[in-house]
Amino acid sequence: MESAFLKQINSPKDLRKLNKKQLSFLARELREFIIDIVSTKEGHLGASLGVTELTIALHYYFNTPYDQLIWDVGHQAYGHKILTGRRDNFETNRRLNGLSGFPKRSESEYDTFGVGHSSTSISAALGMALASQLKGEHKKKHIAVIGDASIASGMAFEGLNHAGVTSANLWVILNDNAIGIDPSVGALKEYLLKATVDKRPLQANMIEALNFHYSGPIDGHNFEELLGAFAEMEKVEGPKFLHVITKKGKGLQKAEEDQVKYHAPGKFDKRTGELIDTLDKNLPPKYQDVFGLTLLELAEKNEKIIGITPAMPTGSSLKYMMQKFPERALDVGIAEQHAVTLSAGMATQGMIVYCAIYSTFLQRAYDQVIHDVALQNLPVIFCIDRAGLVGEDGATHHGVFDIAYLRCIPNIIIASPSNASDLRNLLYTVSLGIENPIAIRYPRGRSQDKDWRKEFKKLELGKSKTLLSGNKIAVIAVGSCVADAKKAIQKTQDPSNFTLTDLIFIKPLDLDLIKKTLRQHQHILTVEDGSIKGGIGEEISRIALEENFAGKVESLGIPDKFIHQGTTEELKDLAGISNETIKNKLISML
Ligand SMILES: Cc1ncc(C[n+]2csc(CCOP(=O)(O)OP(=O)(O)O)c2C)c(N)n1
Ligand SMILES: CC(=O)[C@@H](O)[C@H](O)COP(=O)(O)O
Ligand SMILES: [Mg+2]
Repeated sequence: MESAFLKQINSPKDLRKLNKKQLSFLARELREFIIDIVSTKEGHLGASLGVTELTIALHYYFNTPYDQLIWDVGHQAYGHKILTGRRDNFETNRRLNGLSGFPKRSESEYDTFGVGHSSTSISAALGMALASQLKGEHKKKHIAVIGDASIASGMAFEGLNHAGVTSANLWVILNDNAIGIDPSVGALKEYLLKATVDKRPLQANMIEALNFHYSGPIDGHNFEELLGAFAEMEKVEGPKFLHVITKKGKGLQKAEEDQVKYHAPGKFDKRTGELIDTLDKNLPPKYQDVFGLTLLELAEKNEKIIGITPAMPTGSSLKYMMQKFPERALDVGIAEQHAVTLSAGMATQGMIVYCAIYSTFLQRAYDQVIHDVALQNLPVIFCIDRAGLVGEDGATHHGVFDIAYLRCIPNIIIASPSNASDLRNLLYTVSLGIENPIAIRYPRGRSQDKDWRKEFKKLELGKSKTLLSGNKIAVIAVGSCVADAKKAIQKTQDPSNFTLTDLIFIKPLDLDLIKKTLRQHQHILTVEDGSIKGGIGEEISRIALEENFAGKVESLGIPDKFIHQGTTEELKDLAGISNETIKNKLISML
């Protein structure tokens, strides 16, 4: 690829040597570079293509890294990484020991704040701006770049509300492309659209009502407009807000046309944009589809069933129910706290609510789970997707804390099915009516269970299953670890040494089975895809102590440190929960 300008840029200092006319050439090269690498190495595409001009303009105008640039979520920061000294190793993006897919403070002085979860940028930038004031650094600028879906989240509003009564040198740049991963939702989206189309709401500008100086909307692909707006805003003191309109996927026709798919498209042909679908059509189903398709089936038979997702209709597969029953399947935007309490409210009225949230994003609604759901013992069904290690998204996205953070909450039942059929049957069982809230957690990716769409079977809540019976060591595993533990046992010389229990229920535990297992074995190994601290290993060790178990209880799980990015297989190996590491552990225990 010809890259006359990009190859000269090792930091924004080099960028600032270009004249304004050259910026458009650089934008073309930067887009091509991103497309070239993401087409084979995969990752988030559309968002970075959409902010190419904005990224160049920001680093051109502002004195980064002295001025603090904070990207919200950070999935749009590929151009930023490439222009700030990471061009030559950008092909390691999202790989083991490579660059993170999100800004990360330990990676570069230009990454002023670690991100991955949305809607934090305004609070972080305001914190920096207030600290700068206290230090007397009044000229230092703090720029939060936030998307239209992310700004609709409660946390972003908390930041705006506070900023409006300060004189902080805070710049909020709204990158409005009218889409999140899926189309943006809500009244704010409608307001922004009106502001873009006919400027009607500007007489009662809600941003100005929050004491911000408002500029825009401007064309975010036009350097003249961007640089001109920055210069104008410079003249105003205190918090300021620039409304920028961009197109997600800009520069790759297919990505512009199907913005949902090209948010993170997997491999594609860099010239045509055509997706390279290497997947065998006979593969077993993704867990998210087992959830989404089963829920649709259940909702067809029961009008009380409701589905709720905070901004992840495609990722959670709630989209199937949304297409058929739009009035009963709701995308509430990036609003995990609201999604949980909304579910609680509906449950008080006798609705059967399936609240589908990724494990990592449910962290944001922890108080709502405790205070609004569990304390009132409302029978909300949490469908917790992406539980365990998620791979290339890395530390911000692994779902490895849910077992620990849910286990300590009274009233809640926690299930972690190890295959598609059990997930399906659990979803069915809880639709028949439950007395408590329940969390059903399942991993990213595919089950190994092709034959899952069978007649529904009611499961007994709290009952575990023995999958293999042996006489020396009992392996008690949960969720995705069950398949790995089985493989590990099969790889040993004499598999008849080992019992394998699929816990299914983390809370309540199947105490009868666990006590029997303790009586019948020399040693126990627990395996979980969650944090070892606060995990089931600790609980089973406690029970073993109570039962005066004479043998050893050993535990495998995510160690007490953050696990970064890599393939899920690589990360399982690092964490000690791959089938190979489990096998080695079993051999050492014999
Ligand atoms: C708290 C939280 N919930 C959900 C997500 C998943 N997520 C990542 S990007 C995204 C959409 C962001 O849309 P927007 O802010 O408009 O940025 P764009 O992708 O359009 O640039 C969502 C929902 C997240 N990262 N954090
Ligand atoms: C940036 C972000 O938070 C999402 O795009 C996330 O990467 C989606 O993860 P899945 O690919 O597992 O749906
Ligand atoms: Mg957007």
